[in-house]
Amino acid sequence: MAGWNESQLRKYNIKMEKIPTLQYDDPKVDSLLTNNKPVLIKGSKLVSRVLKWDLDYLTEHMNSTCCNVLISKNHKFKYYDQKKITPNMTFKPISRPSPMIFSEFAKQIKDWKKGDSRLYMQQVLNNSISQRIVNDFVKFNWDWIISKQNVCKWGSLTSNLLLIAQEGNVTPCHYDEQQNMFASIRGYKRFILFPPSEFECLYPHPVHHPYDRQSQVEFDNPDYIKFPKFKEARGYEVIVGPEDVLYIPMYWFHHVESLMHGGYTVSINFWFKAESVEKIEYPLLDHHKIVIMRNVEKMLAEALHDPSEVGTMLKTIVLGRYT
Ligand SMILES: CCC[C@@H](CC(=O)O)C(=O)C(=O)O
Ligand SMILES: [Zn+2]
Repeated sequence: MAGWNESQLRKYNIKMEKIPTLQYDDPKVDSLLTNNKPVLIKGSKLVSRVLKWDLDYLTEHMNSTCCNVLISKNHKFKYYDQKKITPNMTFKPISRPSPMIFSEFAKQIKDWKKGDSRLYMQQVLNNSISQRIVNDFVKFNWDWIISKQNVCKWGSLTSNLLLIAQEGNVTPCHYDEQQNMFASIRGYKRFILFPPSEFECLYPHPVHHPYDRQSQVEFDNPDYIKFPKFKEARGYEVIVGPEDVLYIPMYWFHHVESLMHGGYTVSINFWFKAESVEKIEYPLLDHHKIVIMRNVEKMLAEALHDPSEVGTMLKTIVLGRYT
């Protein structure tokens, strides 16, 4: 009996297939990982020794720690890069940072009522957190995750984010430039993943926009005039529950939601730099093409000294000549 049901999922008009679910010691796991294909991995015990990380336990041991908390007027927490907001830009993000001490966060979650702003804690785990949390952190199944890092020749582990979301919270569709092993500690999260080849159907913001890497499409109210190819997007869906580990390959788009009426969720991600020495081989892989497109946008903005002229020049290059 799964701990969730379909009524807890938000409804989208997207074609979706399933992501393979395998036991951690199945040899097919490594072949999917090394081919940048998503897989839900069961039984790894990656975070099994911190399943006690609930709001009460964390309040007791992170009490006065000031944590990175996002606050949103609705259920969406769309990440933006503060450094890309320029003075003459009118940028009104839906969610914004609202740092607070852990006990305040826990209290607001417990007292939350419909209509209140929503909160989402996204805190980098480092040694400034309490000693008890550090002691728990060392109990992750590091042997297993390091063996995966080695078999995939990933670069260094850059960070672990502790994610505590209210039921129903959504992280809208985006891609990251790092490999991600995503572990659930409490509750259920639904992931909709799209391979890098779906780039044309997901219309990410321009590289220089604060919403770089984030899809422009509102999944719950798509603008099919502006984004006609979204109708053709083909996704992959998976529900990640306690102790599951989902491999999210770098450059794969993902939409993530904490199931409605499922209580708050606690997750930890493990972001790794890409290949330590990725030599580009031909034919190019789909994610290489995203890297190339990003470099073209960056190089043009650099050469033009003005990101707002990049679109005009790209149109001049393409319209009537490559179309
Ligand atoms: C800030 C990271 C949020 C996470 C999605 C989620 O759990 O809401 C994600 O996108 C990732 O781990 O890459
Ligand atoms: Zn992400």
